[in-house]
Amino acid sequence: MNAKQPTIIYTLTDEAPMLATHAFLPVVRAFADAADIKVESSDISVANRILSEFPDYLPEDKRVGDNLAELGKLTQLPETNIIKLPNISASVPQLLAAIKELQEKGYEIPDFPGNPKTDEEKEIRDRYTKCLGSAVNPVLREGNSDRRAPKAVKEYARKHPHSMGKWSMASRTHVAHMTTGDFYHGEKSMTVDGDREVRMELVTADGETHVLKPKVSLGDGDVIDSMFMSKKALIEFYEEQMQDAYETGVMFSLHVKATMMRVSHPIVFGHAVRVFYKEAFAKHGELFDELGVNVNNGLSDLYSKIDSLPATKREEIIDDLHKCHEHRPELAMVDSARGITNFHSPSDVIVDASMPAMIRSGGKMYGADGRQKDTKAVNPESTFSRIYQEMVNFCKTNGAFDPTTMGTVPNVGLMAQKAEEYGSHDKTFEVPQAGVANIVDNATDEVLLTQDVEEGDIWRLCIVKDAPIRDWVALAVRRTRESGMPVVFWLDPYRPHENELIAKVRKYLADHDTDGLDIQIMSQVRAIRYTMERLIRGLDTISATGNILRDYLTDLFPILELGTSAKMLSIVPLMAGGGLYETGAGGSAPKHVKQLLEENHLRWDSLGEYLALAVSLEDLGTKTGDAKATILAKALDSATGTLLENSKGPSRSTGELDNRGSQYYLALYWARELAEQTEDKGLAEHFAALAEKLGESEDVIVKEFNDAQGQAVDIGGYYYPDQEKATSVMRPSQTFNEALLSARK
Ligand SMILES: NC(=O)C1=CN([C@@H]2O[C@H](COP(=O)(O)OP(=O)(O)OC[C@H]3O[C@@H](n4cnc5c(N)ncnc54)[C@H](OP(=O)(O)O)[C@@H]3O)[C@@H](O)[C@H]2O)C=CC1
Ligand SMILES: O=C(O)CCC(=O)C(=O)O
Ligand SMILES: [Mg+2]
Repeated sequence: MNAKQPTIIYTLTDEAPMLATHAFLPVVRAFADAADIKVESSDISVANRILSEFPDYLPEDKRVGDNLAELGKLTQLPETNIIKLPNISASVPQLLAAIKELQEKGYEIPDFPGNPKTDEEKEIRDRYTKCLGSAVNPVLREGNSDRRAPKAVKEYARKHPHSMGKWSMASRTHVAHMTTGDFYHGEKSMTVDGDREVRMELVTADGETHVLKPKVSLGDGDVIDSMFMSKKALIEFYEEQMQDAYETGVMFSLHVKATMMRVSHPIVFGHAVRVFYKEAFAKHGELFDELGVNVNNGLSDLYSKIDSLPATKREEIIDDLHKCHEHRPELAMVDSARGITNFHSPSDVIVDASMPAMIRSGGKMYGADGRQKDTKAVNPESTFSRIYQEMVNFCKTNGAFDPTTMGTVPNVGLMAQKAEEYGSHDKTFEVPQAGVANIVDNATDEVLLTQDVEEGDIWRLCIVKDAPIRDWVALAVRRTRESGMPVVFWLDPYRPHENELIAKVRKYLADHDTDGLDIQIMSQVRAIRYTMERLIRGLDTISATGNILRDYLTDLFPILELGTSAKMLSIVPLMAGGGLYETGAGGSAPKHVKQLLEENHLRWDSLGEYLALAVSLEDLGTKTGDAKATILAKALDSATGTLLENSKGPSRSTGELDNRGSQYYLALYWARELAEQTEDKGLAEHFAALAEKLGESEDVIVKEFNDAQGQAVDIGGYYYPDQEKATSVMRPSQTFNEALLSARK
């Protein structure tokens, strides 16, 4: 990076956001250029990350750099300014599809070894594992999280409320979670005194010691927890819940986060599928093992593996699977038209988005007949799922939240340096044999934490470092001071980990002037009740939470308040001084890509990106003293407000304004704001010309955008599209393209 020229690094990711960026980057460049701001791009798509793992399999001209690692290094520099769009946190089925596409494009990367046996296969598997699940965010999020609905966005939602399903007191929807044997119940935690190096080991009944993780470095003041989920308890829980749902005639849905919790939750997911179809597994289990079936990757894995069997055998299995449905509850559907259930793939239903969507729809999900129905929402881990039960009860009593009057719930999330469960993937194990699972000091052999575990239990070590906790408390104090809203730390004294955190929060709060601030600490259940009671009175409350609730709450409240979390401002003030500006809280919206490919309409709303870019420019201006950057930021903020006021966001329907048309309006309003400002004459003149050009061609440009819609398009791939094809699809208005080009210096 050229230190002299202010630079923004723009990430290129996957699916809908990646497509939107194809259209938006030329806009950003046209504006940044005038202020001498450099805009670099960095491809961190899952396809790019896969290719960067296998340079030795590729000829020189097909190799790509490890952009993510480069960006990870940059997060440690104070001048760093990154715009981060949502990316795929790949499940195994997504990874397999991406590998297949790359191989078909002539990239001779190896197959993914589902059941690695040789050392070579294990090594390949290890490399692919780096591309699985939440692999990007933990690397870039070297700071805590600040997510909120900006004022203009909130006001827009109040004036133009999205639809909300009705809640009935008679709704049968409820949340089911484990009441024993899950991570919450057996957790042990401690704050480490002094720097230590520990290992994770399992001492089995026969006295053998198996070192599962030889070395984990800990610093003074870090909080560690050893926790496990009992396989036996989980299976009993599923059996009970499936029977209950069947007997009471309520639909069954499973809500996990197999993408972000990429080691533990696929296992939790897989057990549900095996319990549901237990007779079929009892009958064909051996064959399934031979075929390498792994339903941790969804029922789709089973179906694709039995494909190679002779037709009679295959039909027998399918018949046996169908028979299981006769005494099992109806399953919530992901796509009822195509018969795709909640068990099809672990990345189809992701708890942070799926629970709020259900609550927004009056507690309903789609059944096999395409109708919306009440559901038993199964969230096995009780640690955090109780908040959803509280909200379900609240809605049953008070009715649906009203977006026109409800308050807002911004979040300050503890996230930095792979905090808590988020960073536990390389310290999570499916216990191979019953025994004692110990965290042991390598220097002294002192056992710090110990757990009795059984075969199949999921055991993990989580760490939250001291410095991020201190930074989190400081961020919460800053946000409550800036916003005038009370802040509640959602910490449960009965959970050992959070009890340690409570002590630290109290300690670090004392470092700040908290005079006149309303700061409270409450367990999750009390905190959500308190927050919701305020919410329906139109009052705002900041939630300060750990990493998992950061994820859950920043979809939950925005989806109710704004209709989507895409309209959130999402900032990560990096601890080293730089800034990571994310877009909203939502994901990469695969179904939006489907609509684009079939009908050439992209309904993805880039609003979160506009908000992120404004803060990124503002930060650049503050840090470099570049007044032009500050002017660009202010103008963009106002332009975003105008975009909302004029309702120029993308429509969901083909033939109407979509993402691309909406970007045009943003550019028009942004240019107009710059033309009208009086702080920098040169900028004003420069953008007056663009504003005029864009303004006088409004009808032509909008027509060019709308005319392009309505038929299928080809972008030359899903995970690794052809750049030229994608650009041409995403930039169909020649008039707009030429206007932007003419604005470049
Ligand atoms: N920060 C990150 O990098 C994140 C990445 N992900 C990844 O995204 C993928 C899909 O995740 P999933 O949980 O299904 O959730 P998504 O948020 O992608 O999709 C859920 C729905 O939210 C709505 N939505 C989300 N963003 C926008 C937007 N900008 N404009 C308009 N509508 C939007 C859409 O609903 P509708 O059209 O019905 O309104 C969308 O279909 C996964 O691969 C996951 O790993 C997920 C979360 C965060
Ligand atoms: O990293 C991920 O997999 C998803 C992150 C996410 O959902 C969020 O940060 O809101
Ligand atoms: Mg999320």
